[in-house]
Amino acid sequence: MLKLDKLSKTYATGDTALSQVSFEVPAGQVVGLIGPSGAGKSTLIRCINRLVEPTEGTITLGDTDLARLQGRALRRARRRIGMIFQEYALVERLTVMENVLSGRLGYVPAWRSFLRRYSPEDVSRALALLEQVGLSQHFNKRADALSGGQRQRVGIARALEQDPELLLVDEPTASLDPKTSRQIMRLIGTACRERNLPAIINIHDVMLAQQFTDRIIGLQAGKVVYDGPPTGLTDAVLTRIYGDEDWNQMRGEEATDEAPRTPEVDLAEGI
Ligand SMILES: Nc1ncnc2c1ncn2[C@@H]1O[C@H](COP(=O)(O)OP(=O)(O)OP(=O)(O)O)[C@@H](O)[C@H]1O
Repeated sequence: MLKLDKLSKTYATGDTALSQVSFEVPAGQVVGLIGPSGAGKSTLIRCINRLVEPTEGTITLGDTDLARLQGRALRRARRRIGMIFQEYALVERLTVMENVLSGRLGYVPAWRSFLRRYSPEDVSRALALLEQVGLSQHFNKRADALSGGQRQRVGIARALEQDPELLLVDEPTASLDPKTSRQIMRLIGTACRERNLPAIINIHDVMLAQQFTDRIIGLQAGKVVYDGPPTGLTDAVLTRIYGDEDWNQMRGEEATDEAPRTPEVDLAEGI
């Protein structure tokens, strides 16, 4: 279980990105984190994996307060957190299998990781994960030969290879077309439920969040303004999260946008 208690972050610039955020994510629950640009979603994810230093509050994973850890203890705690990224963060010139196995790097001694030697257990776990994400026959392909959806499947397998206690997922579908996005969200949800793994997914697509998560947390200007079931996202709640103008604009786009989204389109739309 993950528990945030009064988590706050004010950057050196004086921007308060998170203000007294508290919630718990029980084992196996998949949470969709939504909110407008600048609401603090990335800051929240980055505080949990400590890429950003929280200003105040606690972040408890199991019995450990992640917010207080330094040095080796922090590195050890990070092994317990699987990350899935929008741009996949694969090593392009390595094979699918090697990318998945790199999820074990935090566990193997330095000399073995340098030689990229993994135990037979690590290898059989990786093979099973590749089977689960539907990439067994591509295990020996280089990452740069894969499609976006296949890359994200490798990203998922790599995070699971770590055998994490928590999954943090940052915009997993932002570079994918709608059909692949649904497949990826379904895969993440199934993997979490099977392993009783809690997950937080930072996702800008409200419809996908509604369809594939167990619970929605809505952030607005660094504060939790909605925490409840996906079915509770009424127009009034969405207006509270996004503001009137943005929500109506987003709804219009959802109704008409049949074309696959590309990063360029997202960029142009400022999403
Ligand atoms: N490194 C930083 N230094 C100063 N301010 C920052 C930094 N990173 C984020 N902020 C500010 O913190 C607030 C929250 O930003 P954050 O990136 O967490 O929002 P977000 O909800 O993830 O937005 P988006 O959906 O656009 O990625 C914003 O006001 C932003 O300008």
